[in-house]
Amino acid sequence: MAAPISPLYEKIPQKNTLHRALEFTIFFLLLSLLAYRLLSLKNNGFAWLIAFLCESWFTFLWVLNLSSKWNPVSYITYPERLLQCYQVDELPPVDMFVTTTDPMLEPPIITVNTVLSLLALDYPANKLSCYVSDDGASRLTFYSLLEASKFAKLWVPFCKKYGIQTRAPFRYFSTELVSSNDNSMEFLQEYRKIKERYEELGQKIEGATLKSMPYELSSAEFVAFSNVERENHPTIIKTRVSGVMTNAPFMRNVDCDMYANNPQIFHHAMCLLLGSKNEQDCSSKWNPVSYKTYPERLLQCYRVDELPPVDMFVTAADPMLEPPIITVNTVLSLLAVDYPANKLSCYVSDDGASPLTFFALLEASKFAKLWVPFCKKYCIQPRAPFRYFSRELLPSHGNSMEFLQEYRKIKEEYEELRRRIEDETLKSISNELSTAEFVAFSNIKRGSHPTIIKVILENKESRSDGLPHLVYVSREKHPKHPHHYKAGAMNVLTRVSGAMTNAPFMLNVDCDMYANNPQIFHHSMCLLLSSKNEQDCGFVQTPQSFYDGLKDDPFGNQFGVLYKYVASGIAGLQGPHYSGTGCFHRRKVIYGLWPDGRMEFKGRIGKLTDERLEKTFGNSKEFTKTAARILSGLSGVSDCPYDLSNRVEAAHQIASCSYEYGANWGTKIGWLYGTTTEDILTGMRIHARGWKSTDCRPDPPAFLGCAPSGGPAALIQQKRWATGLLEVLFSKNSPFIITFTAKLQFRQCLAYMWILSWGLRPIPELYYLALPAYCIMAGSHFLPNVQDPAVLIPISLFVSYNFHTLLEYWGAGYSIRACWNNLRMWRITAVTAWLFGFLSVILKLLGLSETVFEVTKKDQSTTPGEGSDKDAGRFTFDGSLIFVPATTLLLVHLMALVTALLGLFDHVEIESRIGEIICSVWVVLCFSPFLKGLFGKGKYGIPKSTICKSAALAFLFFACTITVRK
Ligand SMILES: O=c1ccn([C@@H]2O[C@H](COP(=O)(O)OP(=O)(O)O[C@H]3O[C@H](CO)[C@@H](O)[C@H](O)[C@H]3O)[C@@H](O)[C@H]2O)c(=O)[nH]1
Ligand SMILES: [Mn+2]
Repeated sequence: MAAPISPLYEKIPQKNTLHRALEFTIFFLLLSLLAYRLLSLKNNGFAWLIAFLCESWFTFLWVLNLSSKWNPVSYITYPERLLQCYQVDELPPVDMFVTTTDPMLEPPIITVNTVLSLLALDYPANKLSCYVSDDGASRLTFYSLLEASKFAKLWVPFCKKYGIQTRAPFRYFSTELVSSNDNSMEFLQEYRKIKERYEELGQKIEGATLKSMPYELSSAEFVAFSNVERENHPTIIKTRVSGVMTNAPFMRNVDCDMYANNPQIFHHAMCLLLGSKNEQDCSSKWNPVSYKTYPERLLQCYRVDELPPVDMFVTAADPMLEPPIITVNTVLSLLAVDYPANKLSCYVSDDGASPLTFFALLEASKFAKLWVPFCKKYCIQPRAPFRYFSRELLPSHGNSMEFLQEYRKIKEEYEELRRRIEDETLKSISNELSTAEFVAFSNIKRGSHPTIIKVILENKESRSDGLPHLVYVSREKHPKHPHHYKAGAMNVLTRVSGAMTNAPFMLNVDCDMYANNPQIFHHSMCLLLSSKNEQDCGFVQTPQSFYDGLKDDPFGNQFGVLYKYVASGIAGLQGPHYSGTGCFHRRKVIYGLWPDGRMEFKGRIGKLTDERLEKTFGNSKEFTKTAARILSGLSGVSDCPYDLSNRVEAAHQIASCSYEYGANWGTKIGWLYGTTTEDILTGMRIHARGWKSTDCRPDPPAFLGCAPSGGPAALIQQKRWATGLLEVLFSKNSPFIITFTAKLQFRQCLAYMWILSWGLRPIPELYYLALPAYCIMAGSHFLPNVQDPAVLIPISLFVSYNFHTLLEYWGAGYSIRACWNNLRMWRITAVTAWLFGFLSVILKLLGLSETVFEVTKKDQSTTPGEGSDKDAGRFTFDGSLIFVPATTLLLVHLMALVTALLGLFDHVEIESRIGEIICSVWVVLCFSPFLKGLFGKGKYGIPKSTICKSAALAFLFFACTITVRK
């Protein structure tokens, strides 16, 4: 058998026929709606035009979205190559099934032709068996087959000898014989003879059909058929030709009227069945795919000491929004993964320069000495202590006395660690600050301080069962120098780790994303090491999943459906987007290398010289030396063992805030600047260099993070995303420009467009959501009248769209309720967070303000079910302006509904705007969290000031529409 592409993973295409059909339907409905609107634009008002514009935009988005999900496969088969791989007698046997029922409706001559075409196929005859099932139990059919089998003895050799194309005789003889030089005398003679015999066969069968009782019935062959009724008779099995029953591994079934038209069809089919691994490779780019990795095989291919080193990066920014205990848990889970400890180094970047974070890490490193051996000894899962200890200990036979003792001791130690960190958080100035370790932190300000680098753990003897290196890095900050938020932190980590350990692979996670699957390094190495071509795997991205997801996803923050459909669709194109966390990078890719081994300078690509090295990577000799090693395929800082602490000094220099001036950091290499979603931009530039990426979804999930719950935190996060995405869209790195100038594939470009356009969505969404209320109050309309048959278009669109969405959620294992919650949250997010994101980009483009990376607050709920469960899914509010547009929208709709119900200044009968009223009710339902918020108390209520502002805006809107009305 053909060898698989790679023994370590498989790429599995997926198929969703129903989804595709629905998506197509929705697309056509959208088009017809647009066409209808366009044709009747003249007779309708302003609202009609707005609706048309919004719907055009939605249609555009739909196409973008489809293009990433919809990946039809086309297979190319090479039958001629089949026989290069297999000898004729190695080809597998095939059983062919023909079904027929009623000799009156399905004349036997048709069945006979189908059977003859199958018998005559270009495939070794000893590998084929043809079974005809006759549900009519008709002697006529049997008689015809009997006669056909005699004819077949002439027909089959004739077909094979002359390479006849159409092997169903009735088709072959119905076309004129084209004169060609192959038509030798011999051929013509045979042709005429066989044509005659075929006509004879036809006459015989016809004769038998006309006679009600064929004379043969008396002969021995037909005894079984005497006195049978169609619906009541014993089994009849008659074997012709070979006389053995077969049990072939492949089966082919055809209806009695489907003759085999392509005699090579079996070879084509075998190409797919037998050779799928090698031949489909090129076309499977067009599939939505998932990767299956086999970590257990990794160690069959590599010795443990051959596994490549990995540098792990954790970024933390603010000890108030990101409680240090969360960072500590992430770090502990990384230190404890199943991977040789001497191959791992963990670098924590602290943008808060907080002694508290450092203190927490210091304490954690002591605890790690107990925790890591414990995890490895008992195969603990998950390896973030706060998650592990928050669950009940399940009784199992692994729970020996020894284990239970250790468990209790370690649980106590963890509690102690947590208490110490908490105490320290409460105290404003810690006693420890005076000790030598903390001198660096005394008298520093967050935004202005020198570099602090501390080696917390060092695996000096390089023991694979020890602990990985752990290094604390707080880069230099100065108000005069922009620090570029997370992207800046990542670049400093890249350089510091380059100077200290220089592993060829790097993992980056946010401070709240702990490693949930201890085998994740093995999984990702399966992909990184074994792809035939490095270019196919520039980075490995794991989905961003979250712990403690609430039932039915009330805040729509789990993104499960997005990952299941869109992300695996994109995985079948050029590969998943880089999503900022849970990603394994190749260091050389981050260093700006192209797949062909060259680098980019001033828009040109070429080889790297020493002088170029400095211009690209900055003027630290120590660092450029290590960078050169990476680019030439080596890793490590030198060939001989080294002392980590010795390299701290070099690291200090390259973590300074002026280091990047005059080098290419953030523009061509490393994490790119200029956007608050550095992840999308960085990943896109990697794809634009022609690298592909792969998607890795082991079970259990690789990393789990903390999703902000509904309310201010989630909206700030979404606002930042919308801002960042628009910044990319409007920059010189816009995917449209990149597709033309670089190697970004066209459909990958569409996939990027889809996500980048999130930030543009608030505008059409806001208009469309306001439209029903406007129509009701202004006495206008945006939907066809109920009597107009055209109303069916929007109705079927609504039904099919919602059904499609439901189907997707159902397919991803979510409930109907979760589906509704998500639909609702997308509406809410669009007119709150994304709207503000949009505005902040407008302000930036006008030069009025800069965009900032606002860190998301991480909830510290360590025990699920904390607080009353009733409130767990409730939306929370604060005094921020971000809530004003949604509240206004809600108030406007409430006003509209009241005017409609009271029939205030209304002379139109209600039927003519029933559509608008239904839409308005739908909008109110979507904004029900805000409706509850109007009456809620404390953080669950919308503040009075916000309500007042919104009410003022709503009245303004009302007044405007009334003017239009007059
Ligand atoms: O100046 C900064 C700001 C943030 N961070 C870190 O960046 C990470 C992500 O920040 P968070 O507030 O958690 O943002 P999220 O919205 O959860 O992050 C998502 O979106 C970001 C882009 O907007 C990506 O960078 C993240 O990887 C991705 O998880 C955290 O570890 C922060 O500590 C810094 O190191 N320095
Ligand atoms: Mn986060």
